[in-house]
Amino acid sequence: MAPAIASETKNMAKPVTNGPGPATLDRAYVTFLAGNGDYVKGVIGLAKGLRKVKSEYPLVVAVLPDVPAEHRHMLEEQGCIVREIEPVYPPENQTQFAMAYYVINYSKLRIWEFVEYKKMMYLDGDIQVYDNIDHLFDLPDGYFYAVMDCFCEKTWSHTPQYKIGYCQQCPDKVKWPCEKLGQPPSLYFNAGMFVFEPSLHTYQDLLKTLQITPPTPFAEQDFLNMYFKNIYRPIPLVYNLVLAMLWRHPENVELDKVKVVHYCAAGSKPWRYTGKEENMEREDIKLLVKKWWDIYNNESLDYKRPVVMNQLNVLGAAGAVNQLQPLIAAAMSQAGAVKYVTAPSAA
Ligand SMILES: O=c1ccn([C@@H]2O[C@H](COP(=O)(O)OP(=O)(O)O[C@H]3O[C@H](CO)[C@H](O)[C@H](O)[C@H]3O)[C@@H](O)[C@H]2O)c(=O)[nH]1
Ligand SMILES: O[C@H]1[C@H](O)[C@@H](O)[C@H](O)[C@@H](O)[C@H]1O
Ligand SMILES: [Mn+2]
Repeated sequence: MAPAIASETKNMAKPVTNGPGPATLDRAYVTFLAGNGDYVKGVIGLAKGLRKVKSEYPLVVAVLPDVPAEHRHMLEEQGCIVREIEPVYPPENQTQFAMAYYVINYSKLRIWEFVEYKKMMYLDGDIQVYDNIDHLFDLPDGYFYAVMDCFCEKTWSHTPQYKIGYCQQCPDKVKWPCEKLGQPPSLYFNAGMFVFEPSLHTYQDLLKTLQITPPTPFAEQDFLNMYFKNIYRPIPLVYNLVLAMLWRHPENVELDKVKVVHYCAAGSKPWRYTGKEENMEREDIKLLVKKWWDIYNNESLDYKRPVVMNQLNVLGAAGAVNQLQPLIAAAMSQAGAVKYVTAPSAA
């Protein structure tokens, strides 16, 4: 069955909002963390943001082996489920990635292996969620959902789109020159946020296909766009506001309706923000950076163990109970079924 199409936004899959239902164990958010740098702050911010909007599902963090134990511990303390993955490398060639570090992002392909979940929502570590988006898990199966990208920033300067001034966000402004270049390019998504179904078959095929696909400037984002071209369904940009939209296509953005902000523009990562780079002095950017910090610094959003854990402690006749705690806690936080209350100090 094809997903419903919203009449006001042609070509877009319309999310069904059924209201809060019982959380299921087979859904989760997933993000990706590499290295010992400061992206861990982004992931902690994201975990707290998901808690603030009362998301029903846990956050799995796929970590590369180079993420230090201390950072993994910080993530677990924030209620995340940490899963180590092996790096994935593309076949060698001379590609200039748009950003040199994009090469590690091919490792994201490992998340298709997380088949204990039927459906997952991937979010970059530089994303923040300002409204509940759990309803995206209810979109019909069998498709790949993500938000359309914008081609107007300098990172796109290697492409014909950029050179012509064509952007899929306003395809009528500068029309694609079909006579000269043939059909316009397929719709292209930003891979910082997407809804997908883990599958071992897809996982193996992704890795196999990667080995015969030369790397390109946007690394796994280009690859995923190519691989999922036929089942890609765009969703409204409120689910992944690529910041450049604010100055490139302001007519498409209603900032107060935006649910997910992607701090991907150069200089916009809140934990590195100085305000010096181009466009970073804008009032809307300053406000969005402040909103991110408000969540990151809000201690009331820190993870608290479910109250049952403390009751077990009180009952705690034996160390056996204590040994069981991490297992029960993991199951509980996966189920998302337990309300979080402040833990009284140890009984
Ligand atoms: O040192 C790093 C660098 C990146 N990351 C992780 O990798 C993600 C992707 O990196 P960026 O967010 O910096 O990349 P952009 O948003 O600029 O890039 C976009 O293009 C990339 C092409 O590789 C990816 O597709 C990415 O998901 C998409 O949003 C980060 O969010 C973070 O989760 C780290 O953990 N550590
Ligand atoms: O993946 C990239 C990245 O996020 C860039 O910062 C942005 O300019 C691009 O539009 C996007 O495709
Ligand atoms: Mn990003």
